[in-house]
Amino acid sequence: MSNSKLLQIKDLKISFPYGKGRVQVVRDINLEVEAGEIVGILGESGSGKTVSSTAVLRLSDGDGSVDDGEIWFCDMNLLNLSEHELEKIRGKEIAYIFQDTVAALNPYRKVGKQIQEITKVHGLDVEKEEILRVMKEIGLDNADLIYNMYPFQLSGGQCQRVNIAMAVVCRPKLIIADEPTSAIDASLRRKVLHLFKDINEKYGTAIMIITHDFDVAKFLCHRVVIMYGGLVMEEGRVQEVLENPIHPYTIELLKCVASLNEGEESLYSLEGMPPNPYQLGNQCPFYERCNDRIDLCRESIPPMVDLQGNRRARCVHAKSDRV
Ligand SMILES: Nc1ncnc2c1ncn2[C@@H]1O[C@H](COP(=O)(O)OP(=O)(O)OP(=O)(O)O)[C@@H](O)[C@H]1O
Repeated sequence: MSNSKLLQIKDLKISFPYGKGRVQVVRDINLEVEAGEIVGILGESGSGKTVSSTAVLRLSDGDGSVDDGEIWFCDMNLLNLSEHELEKIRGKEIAYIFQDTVAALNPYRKVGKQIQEITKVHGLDVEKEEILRVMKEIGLDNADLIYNMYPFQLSGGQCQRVNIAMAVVCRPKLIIADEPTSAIDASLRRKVLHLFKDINEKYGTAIMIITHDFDVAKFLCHRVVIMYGGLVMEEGRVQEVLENPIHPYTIELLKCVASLNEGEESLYSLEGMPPNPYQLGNQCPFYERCNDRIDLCRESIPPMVDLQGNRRARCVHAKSDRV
């Protein structure tokens, strides 16, 4: 693995129990995050964004299990680490910010103590003064007061910032954030996005952010990965994907965004529903909804095509001369 690749997920397959067997909901994920890079993972509900990203730190709930693949962080395959070895990585080298930031906090512990405990777990035992400095830095005004408060005494936005403080306090190399702006109002949303940008620029922290929102990706990310039906469908630098989408799924998603942003009276929407992960066949998962489908798309899952400019797309129409 090259040094610039901080995280490299290779051929990842994850399944859940279904009836008497198991069904693969993450079917072949390959993605990389370079040191200092911000990568956005986009796609409709159920495409496998959360299941793939929680697998990095083995945080998946339920009976999900990795069937195959590798998850490299620096020079370690995280899938080969024992639980004890992984504990040293969680929070210290890679921090995870959960979608439900209130539930992620211990309701019975003061928030300042919760931030401090993370540093203790990793043998850093940061002084209270430093915790207060981090809290102020990420925009928790009245940090002295908030330090001694319980989660239920805080607003959703404040809980969000406490989670971000917990994520940055050990200065991890990578933060994985699962829809960090979905539960907060629009005014706070912009502040939180600026915060991530500042953390990335100031400390060189790489960020993998899961989002449904192309505007978030446009503002924050260097690169985007578009997922559908447990597969990566398209990947590239954010500007290039937004300006010249290649996969019919990305093209349709961007039409929906444009229609919303331009305030059209009758909003453009993607016909049909995302595929049921329990009924995915051996064909392109986007086949039923695709305007460009041909018989070939039904014969097998299209392979990922490497395109010019470090772009990739999983479509039978994707040819390097289209870029
Ligand atoms: N605990 C579980 N038990 C069984 N199936 C699960 C479980 N968690 C996830 N799945 C299945 O895995 C698929 C992928 O889920 P995942 O949460 O990764 O999607 P997502 O792209 O993150 O969606 P969202 O944007 O709604 O969070 C889901 O469609 C679901 O069917």
